[in-house]
Amino acid sequence: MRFDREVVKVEEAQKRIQPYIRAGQTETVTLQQSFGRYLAEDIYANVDLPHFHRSGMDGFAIRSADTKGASRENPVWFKVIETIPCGVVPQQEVKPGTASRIMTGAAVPDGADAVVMLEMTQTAEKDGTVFMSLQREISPGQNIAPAGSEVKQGTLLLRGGRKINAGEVAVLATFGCHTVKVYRQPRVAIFATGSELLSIESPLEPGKIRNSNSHMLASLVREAGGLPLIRETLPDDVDRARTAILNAFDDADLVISTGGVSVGDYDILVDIFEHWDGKMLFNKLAMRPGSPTTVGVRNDTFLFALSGNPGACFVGFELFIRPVLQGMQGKTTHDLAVFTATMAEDFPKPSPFTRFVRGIREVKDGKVFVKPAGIEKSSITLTIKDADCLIIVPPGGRGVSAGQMVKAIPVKGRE
Ligand SMILES: Nc1nc2c(c(=O)[nH]1)N[C@H]1C(S)=C(S)[C@@H](COP(=O)(O)OP(=O)(O)OC[C@H]3O[C@@H](n4cnc5c(N)ncnc54)[C@H](O)[C@@H]3O)O[C@H]1N2
Ligand code: MOO
Ligand SMILES: [Mg+2]
Repeated sequence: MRFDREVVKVEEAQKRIQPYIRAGQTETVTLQQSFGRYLAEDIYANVDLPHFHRSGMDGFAIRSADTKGASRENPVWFKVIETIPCGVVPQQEVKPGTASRIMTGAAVPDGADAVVMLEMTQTAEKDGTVFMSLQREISPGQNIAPAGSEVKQGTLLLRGGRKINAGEVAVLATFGCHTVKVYRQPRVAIFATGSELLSIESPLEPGKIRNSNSHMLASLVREAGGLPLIRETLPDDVDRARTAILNAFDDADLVISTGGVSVGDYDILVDIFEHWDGKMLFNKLAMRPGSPTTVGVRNDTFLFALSGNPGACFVGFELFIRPVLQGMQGKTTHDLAVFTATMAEDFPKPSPFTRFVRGIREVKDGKVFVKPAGIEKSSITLTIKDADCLIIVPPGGRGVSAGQMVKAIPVKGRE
């Protein structure tokens, strides 16, 4: 039973997961709290942007027609009738032969159809009146952003399901969205399994290791917009683990376990799945690392049983859990963003299964290159911190040689 698992391709595994992804509930938060969350409403421009004709320069608002024929030899003179700082409504209409002093960002007065930069002008004062002269023709519209030129009222600005980063916050603030409807953060219970695991506070003991996976997973969950709930570390005791994991379904929106999914005598997740009262989607993948990754659904809630090997645990999260967490927060496309790059180094490691190699992306002379982040082994932790992509090495053959084109999946934000 333990040994004859159906081997499923990664794409097939993703296909089996997708029907169970559901957008969660929503809540309203302040704009500041919305950063990093996923928008749960479509946002439309509730006004033109800018909502008045806006000057793009410090200078003078004029009628461009007045500058016809202006030259060094034949300057035109304007009577300055008003000074318009930002934030005020101009009081005077600019009539032929007049100009208003205006600041960057101020409202252009009626009558004016151009703003001329201060540096292009000369001023003179006579009997308490200021005059301004220009020595060139100015075309209509210069240095004016007409109302609605950036975006018209009623335009769709942001679609629901979009992650709110700094740019989205700027848009929301611009349109006065001081509260924002966002998806509730999925609550993700995280269990580490293995009698060898020590808490991070504990001194090392012979044969034991610290539980790094729970903390890595919690960080990945947070990065993907979820709320991590690090649960107890479970010893290799099936009954205890089953009770703890099943109890987590009561208050978590998604459950992750790490370790105990292979064919070892103490690989207890396998026992749990043998008596699983939900649906088991797959328990063996045609991929490395993480081939024994097992995923089930129970009461509409996922249990992602990731491998205990840190590299496999990381890859399992990126390929399967991150898209699900995004989908639970309204993202409607679940495909991973794949890019093409040139391999910068040989990777002479053949594999019967597709391999997702922790990699580093570099741009040289405008070309994208990728290279392995270090020794590619499922048990290795240190390369996770350096990986900004997963290089997809196809199965069979002899690995990949330098210069060959490969596909890769970006991981770890946009830094
Ligand atoms: N005879 C076979 N042995 C193995 C096979 C196989 O097909 N036949 N598959 C190998 C592959 S591939 C993988 S991947 C691992 C999967 O192991 P498990 O998911 O069962 O994980 P464990 O056995 O519990 O632990 C593996 C490894 O990872 C360490 N670990 C576990 N939890 C943590 C944690 N929270 N933080 C840090 N490190 C952790 C654990 O101590 C082990 O060293 O199985 C292969 N074996
Ligand atoms: O499927 Mo494993 O993660 O290669 O050692
Ligand atoms: Mg094992």
